[in-house]
This record gives sequence, C-alpha cells and structure tokens, in this order.
Amino acid sequence: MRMLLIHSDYLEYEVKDKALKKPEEISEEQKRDRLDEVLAAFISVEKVDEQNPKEVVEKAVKEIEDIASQVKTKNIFVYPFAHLSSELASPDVALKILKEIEEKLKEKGYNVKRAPFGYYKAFKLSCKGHPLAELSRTIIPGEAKKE
Ligand SMILES: C[C@@H](O)[C@H](N)C(=O)N[C@H]1[C@@H](O)[C@H](n2cnc3c(N)ncnc32)O[C@@H]1CO
Repeated sequence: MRMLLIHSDYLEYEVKDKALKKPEEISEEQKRDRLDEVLAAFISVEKVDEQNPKEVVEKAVKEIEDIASQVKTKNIFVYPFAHLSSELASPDVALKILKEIEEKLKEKGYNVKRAPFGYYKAFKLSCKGHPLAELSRTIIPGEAKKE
C-alpha cells in the first residue's frame, strides 16, 4: 500500500464520471463532500496487500493515527487514489481494505469521511505547508517502510 498524507485546511471533492465499469454505489449526498482541518490520506492499495489485508489495514490505521496525533487533528479523509503505484490491487480487495480502514478509524473516535470508490473526481485541497504537512508511507504485509 502507498499512502500520501496531506494536512490541509480543507479537502472537498465532486464526483464526475465512472472510472470503473461497476463503481461503488453512492447516495446523492456522497456525490460531493468536504472536511475542514483534515488529514487527507490518498491511498493506493497494491497487489502485495492481497496477501494479508488484515495486517495492512492495521498498519495503515497505525500510521494514520501516528500522523494525525502529530498534526493534532481528528478529522481524516480516506481518499482512494490509484496513481501512487503501478501494481494495484483488484478493485474488490481495494474497496474492502479502504472500508476497513475507515471503520477502524471511526471505532477509535476519529471523524472520518471516505471519498467514493471507482470514479473520476474533481477535488480541491489546501495544504498547510508546515514541515509535517506532506508525508508518504509504504506499507507491505510484514513490514512498514517510512519515507
Ligand atoms: C481516477 C482518479 O480521478 C481517482 N482519484 C481514482 O484514483 N479513482 C480510482 C479509485 O477510486 C478506484 N481504485 C481502483 N483500484 C484502486 C486501488 N487499487 N487503490 C485505490 N483506488 C482504486 O477506482 C478508480 C479507478 O482506478
């Protein structure tokens, strides 16, 4: 799994077209959304993650929690982003893993939104620009490498 984490004044998106034959079904409200004072986690789920989805979810949640506490926010935007890797996991596995990351963070008391899966989306982001505002993480079942 590859994650790009951006601490932002806000992240807002608007769903445009389908990017998969069968994207995630979404409600009218999910077609656009916004979160302020947010840690945006752009996530590419990779083929290697299919070997142990449970472990990858746990490690991703731990990394996100770690950074969220350093930048002092409880607002997390889980954003499916297929552009951080050339070895992508299948859409089914990727969606399952992203939903589990969302659920685990909610269980831990974070205010979490997840952008819809399988679409082209317009988005606006306002990176805060402090030293910890732009980070990346690589998570591989069995180990997690930091940037
Ligand atoms: C396209 C661009 O504007 C948009 N931002 C986009 O990336 N859309 C992606 C993800 O929502 C999702 N998706 C499919 N496979 C994966 C995967 N392995 N990991 C994460 N997302 C995935 O399916 C879309 C097409 O790849």
